Amino acid sequence: MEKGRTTIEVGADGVAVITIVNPPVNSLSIDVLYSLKDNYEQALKRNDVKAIVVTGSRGKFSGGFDISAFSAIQGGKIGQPNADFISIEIVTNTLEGAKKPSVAAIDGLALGGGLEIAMACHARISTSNVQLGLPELQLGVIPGFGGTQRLPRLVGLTKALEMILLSKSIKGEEAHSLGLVDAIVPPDQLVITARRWALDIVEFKRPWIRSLFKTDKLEPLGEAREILKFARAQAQKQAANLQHPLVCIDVIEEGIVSGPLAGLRKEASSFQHLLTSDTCKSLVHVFFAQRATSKVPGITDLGLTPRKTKKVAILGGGLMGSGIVTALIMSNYPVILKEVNEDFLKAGIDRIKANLQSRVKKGKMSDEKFEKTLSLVKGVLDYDSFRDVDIVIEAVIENISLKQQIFSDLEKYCPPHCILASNTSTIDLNLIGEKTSSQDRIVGAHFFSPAHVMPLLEIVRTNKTSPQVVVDLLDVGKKIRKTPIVVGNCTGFAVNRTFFPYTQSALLFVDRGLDVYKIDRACTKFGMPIGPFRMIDLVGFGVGVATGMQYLQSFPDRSYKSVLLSLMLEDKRSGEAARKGFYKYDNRRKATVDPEIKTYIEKSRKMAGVTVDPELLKISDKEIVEMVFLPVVNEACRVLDEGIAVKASDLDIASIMGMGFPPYRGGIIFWADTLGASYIHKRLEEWTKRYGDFFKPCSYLAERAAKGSLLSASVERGKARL
Ligand SMILES: C[C@H](O)CC(=O)SCCNC(=O)CCNC(=O)[C@H](O)C(C)(C)COP(=O)(O)OP(=O)(O)OC[C@H]1O[C@@H](n2cnc3c(N)ncnc32)[C@H](O)[C@@H]1OP(=O)(O)O
Repeated sequence: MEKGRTTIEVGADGVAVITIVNPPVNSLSIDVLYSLKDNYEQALKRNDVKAIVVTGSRGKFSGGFDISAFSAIQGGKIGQPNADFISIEIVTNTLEGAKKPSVAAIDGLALGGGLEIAMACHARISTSNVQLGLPELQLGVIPGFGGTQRLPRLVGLTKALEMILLSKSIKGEEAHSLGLVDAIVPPDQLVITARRWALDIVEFKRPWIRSLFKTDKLEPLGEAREILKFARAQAQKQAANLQHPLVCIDVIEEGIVSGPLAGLRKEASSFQHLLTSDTCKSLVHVFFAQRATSKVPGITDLGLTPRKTKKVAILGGGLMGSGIVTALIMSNYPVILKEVNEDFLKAGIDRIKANLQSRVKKGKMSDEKFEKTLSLVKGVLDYDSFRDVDIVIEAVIENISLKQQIFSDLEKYCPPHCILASNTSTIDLNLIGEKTSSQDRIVGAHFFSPAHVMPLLEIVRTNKTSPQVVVDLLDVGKKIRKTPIVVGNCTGFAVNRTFFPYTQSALLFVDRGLDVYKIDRACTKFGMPIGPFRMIDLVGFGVGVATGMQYLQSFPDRSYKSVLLSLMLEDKRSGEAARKGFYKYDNRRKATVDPEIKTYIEKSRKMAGVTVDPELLKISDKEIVEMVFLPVVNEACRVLDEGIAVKASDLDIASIMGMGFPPYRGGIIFWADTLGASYIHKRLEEWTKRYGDFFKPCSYLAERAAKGSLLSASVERGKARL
């Protein structure tokens, strides 16, 4: 079946308008690209055509090459596209090299291949609200239709590197000031202006520019080499495990040193090569997994429309509560913040102010917007103004009886349609709502700290929560720019529960003789932003001990009873806030190793009644990573088996957005599948024999290991809890 096309319409003015039609974002499938070529050839042949305008249907130029074709190529379902042919034959020879001029009329977005086609045109007209960029590196590839050559020639090397290496898109005004677009016009003037512009080129009233051969914006060779050298160092510093940013810099350099045609050839072959790399496979998986989180079987397929949320109330202005308020007001929701006394209320509002001020300082918010945003919060000490709220999110301390009291109060003071949400990170929602008769509107809205920055929102539904409530929260989540995952109810829900073995396993191996700092280093080398011990320092030992107790109660068979944290806590080594935990911290919170922790470790080891395992002193970083992450995979399998998470890809996204798991490894389950269920099972069995039941593989893992099937393959529905 044909996947997208282009249309051609020739006007009385002699301009052929070629329109890309492939909803929803007019992506460039192979069919679209060939149809573009055909229509171009037709326009070039026809005597009634003097010039060409290229545009996209329904207000979008193009979202770039069809990413679903990436997966199809990687899965061997379709052959590799001939990048050389598309980039050189179609984009360069047919479009840019044409004997008739082309103008791109850009509205909405021109990303990746979309912008590359626009750059091959001889001028570009856009609206002010467009999004222009080359985000290919986010997918593990490089621009493949000439972007590495044309963008530096249009905007200069420094800006082009920033846009490509950081996948940063720009808006119309900036693009205009950089010279990437030639004029900005209102949407209703777009095609008309582009037509006129194209005819002006024919009539020599405007220049006929081939971007590929422009040189005026390029820095002189010596300077260009210095800029590229700096870019290489930065790319390596930012993600030492990634090759494709370096390949991209090499390709850009080739064009500058050996000329744009050599650059195009190197670009095409590198693109083709990277397309089947593990990094690209992982990142393409993440792209689709992220979009799949809001498709929840049995909820979003019921045809429900989200109800309008006009007002939200937050209970508790602590770190989490103030972060949630910040996230909501930044997306223009009016919010009531309730606290128990004036002092706490002031502290909460001050935190919100500080959150917003940090945006002002970074130039991301104007002073005027700051005032306007802050005015959306109203601080209160009672429930009087809760009569017309649509959603309440409770964010008080993790105390069951306090939360139960709050939920009974909420039932009295809020309107009957109001959603009653809790931001608890561990407590069973059925317990929280036990003293109410509103179970159908009780739901978890679990944000991650800092709530106004972290992109993940875990929406927890019990077996009584109504689908409408989930649909409403999904809508609010999207509006405040979070990626929501909908999960079932249990201790720790999906994200914290999946990851509790991460620190537990690290603590177990420290008792057995592995070095704290070696574990952290192995994890950061693997791609985690911080290792488990640095993470405990950041979260604070108090929270670490309390949540450890909860897991011990809920999952006694597989919780490791380390006393190390309690021992250190007794000596007020409570983490980064106290400037002393597993690391020492200076005034600027820079962490350094601390040999003093040895004493606590020896004591902990003694109390655990275990001895140092000499084998552990010789192991590689790769093995360390497996030792801390395979127990996480094991728990993730239980979470899937019990239906707490609906699909494996949700856990991939949760691990990336909630825990900092490297996206270029595709997420926890995707990564596990690259190792294979049977290998994971074998390793866990070995460690069970050596170190105990903490590592015991669950039945889900055992079954898949025996069958040789993927851990990500879907669970039989009968078993799932959701
Ligand atoms: C050779 C070339 O150099 C290589 C390339 O061009 S690689 C591609 C480069 N382009 C990109 O990376 C852009 C990727 N897309 C995006 O960033 C965003 O989707 C967007 C900004 C275009 C739109 O965002 P938004 O409005 O929030 O909608 P979003 O939900 O993301 O996407 C809408 C739908 O379009 C699909 N889509 C978006 N871009 C796509 C693409 N390039 N190919 C195929 N499908 C795409 C999404 O999967 C989604 O499908 P669904 O509704 O079935 O889930």
